[in-house]
Amino acid sequence: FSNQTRAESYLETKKSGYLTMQSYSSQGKLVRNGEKNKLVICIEGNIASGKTTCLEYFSKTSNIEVLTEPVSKWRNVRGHNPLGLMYQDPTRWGITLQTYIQLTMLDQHLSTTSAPIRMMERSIYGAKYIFVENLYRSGKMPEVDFAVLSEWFEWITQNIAIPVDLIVYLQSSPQICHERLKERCREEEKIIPLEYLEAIHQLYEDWLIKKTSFNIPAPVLVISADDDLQKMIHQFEENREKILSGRNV
Ligand SMILES: Nc1ncnc2c1ncn2[C@@H]1O[C@H](COP(=O)(O)OP(=O)(O)O)[C@@H](O)[C@H]1O
Ligand SMILES: Nc1ccn([C@H]2C[C@H](O)[C@@H](COP(=O)(O)O)O2)c(=O)n1
Repeated sequence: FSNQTRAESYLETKKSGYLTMQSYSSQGKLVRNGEKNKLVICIEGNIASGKTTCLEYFSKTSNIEVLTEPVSKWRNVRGHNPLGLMYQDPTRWGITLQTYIQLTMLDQHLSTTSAPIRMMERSIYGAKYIFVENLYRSGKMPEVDFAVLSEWFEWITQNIAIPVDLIVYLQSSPQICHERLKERCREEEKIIPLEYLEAIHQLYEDWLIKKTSFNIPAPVLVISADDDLQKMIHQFEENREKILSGRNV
């Protein structure tokens, strides 16, 4: 057997109905069943930049399936709250939260949809390139934890096709995010200082604007997100065509 034939026959026997090896994946990666021609748009941005609000707005459009980040899972996995634990003690619990986030984001990327357009809040890429990177660079994630998470990430992205057609970057100032975060009043986030949002902002800018840090899996459409809700809706409408066609031109 060649590698591909062996994998095909194994998966055929397993009949997972979830992932299959198919010839159209030129790199021989595992691909989602029946999702080949569907558009995937990921909304990226700082904490409280307005991603969920944006997704809620577009969820009213027919033919779009919206997937918000599964924050409720991150706050309650079998009675544990890894999000809260991470904010209390990032060095101890950063790896726990980020391992679980990586799993839940992968699950979202691979879930099947009936709609032709899927709009997701962040991505497995943003989770790694922004949040894991921030924990590591700020000295709050031990090298061994970062190495193990990186090995997992590289295995996943090298062996499973995780297509993204367009990244919409909600570019916001950290100060505005901090104000919105305080208004939202999520219990675990009450201790987040402005400096944390500034660090996340810088990583996003390096990744999606300066394009100097990591691979960008799709073209980027930048939307300025500091405006009030009325103006944001206007911007969403102005960019509707581009967003829903998965192109930034
Ligand atoms: N353009 C806006 N102007 C003022 N408040 C906003 C705006 N967009 C969102 N908010 C509010 O800010 C908070 C964070 O928004 P949210 O959409 O949950 O952000 P994210 O999903 O990026 O964390 C929420 O309380 C939301 O109602
Ligand atoms: N990889 C990630 C993703 C998110 N978080 C944290 C940041 C927030 O406290 C919360 C939800 O994010 P939001 O949707 O409000 O931007 O989860 C993280 O620590 N790591």
